[in-house]
Amino acid sequence: MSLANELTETAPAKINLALHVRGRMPDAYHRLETIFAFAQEGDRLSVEPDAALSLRIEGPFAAGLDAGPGNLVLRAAEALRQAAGVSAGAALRLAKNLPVAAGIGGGSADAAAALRLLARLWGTEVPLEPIARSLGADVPACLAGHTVRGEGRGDVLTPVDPGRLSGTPLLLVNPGAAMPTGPVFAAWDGMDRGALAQGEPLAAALAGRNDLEEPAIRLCPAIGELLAWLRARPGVLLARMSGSGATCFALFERDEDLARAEAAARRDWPWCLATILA
Ligand SMILES: C[C@@](CO)(OP(=O)(O)O)[C@H](O)COP(=O)(O)OP(=O)(O)OC[C@H]1O[C@@H](n2ccc(N)nc2=O)[C@H](O)[C@@H]1O
Ligand SMILES: Nc1ncnc2c1ncn2[C@@H]1O[C@H](COP(=O)(O)OP(=O)(O)O)[C@@H](O)[C@H]1O
Repeated sequence: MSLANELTETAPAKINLALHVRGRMPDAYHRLETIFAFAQEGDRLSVEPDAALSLRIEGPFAAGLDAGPGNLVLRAAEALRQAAGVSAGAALRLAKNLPVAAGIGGGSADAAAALRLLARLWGTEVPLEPIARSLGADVPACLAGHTVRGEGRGDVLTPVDPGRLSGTPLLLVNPGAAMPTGPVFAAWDGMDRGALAQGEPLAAALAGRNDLEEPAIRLCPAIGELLAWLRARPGVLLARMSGSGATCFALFERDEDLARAEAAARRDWPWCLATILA
């Protein structure tokens, strides 16, 4: 139910159409070349004015996700409050529809949605991008929210024209394993397999790869089985792991192909979402 004073935003699932790991940084991070794209659906974040800052989490993946100060929604809220010198609070409500630690940026998308929503609620025009950067490598891309190329830690962004990608039927499937990002990067073999092509994003993605697939499959063999399953679906244009996994995505030529793959995924895998690319 939507309340009179409530503001709401979707925190769309992020996918990495391709993810090239080019090397290690001097710190704990890796140098990336990636194309971020966004689904039309994701988590939903709502906010109402309140004196105190609070977060309530509901929805299919609420269980096990801490609503305390470590939650990215509250970290984003605190960071914005400090940057903007705001003393007001906010009552935040998160519908957690996306699996957690899944490579589809749920936490990053939630943080970006919190920044956008609270900037509206508190009427501040403080720049959000530096705050996003301080919250995680993926948060600036989620704040942009449209197809964008990422370099550096994934936070040096260049907008790209989505071209024929917008509206493409998209299936997300998770094999039921949580994959923390750090250990997957740590399992990367250190081999630079070359640059991600420039230009039209679907063509660049098709010619590219996800360099984290191999280490993620070593840590979680079910991802390899899921990729083989997705690649065998009729009408599939591209099937790949997103981010550090374990969620994999498939792009389809036609709505009918997506509908058939979704029906099969509901039978064979713990979680899936059929949607389109934004
Ligand atoms: C792999 C990607 C691809 O989009 O997505 P996810 O799988 O997390 O969705 C991202 O690079 C994740 O971004 P994000 O999840 O925001 O990462 P952070 O919280 O900043 O970092 C978590 C950990 O991931 C590793 N990390 C992250 C980014 C990067 N360029 N190099 C890294 O090595 C580091 O070990 C870091 O401590
Ligand atoms: N609102 C949130 N939603 C999801 N995860 C969150 C949130 N706040 C903090 N986290 C933590 O962030 C980590 C990364 O989660 P998430 O963004 O879902 O995955 P990924 O980085 O693989 O895309 C998880 O380990 C989780 O505990």
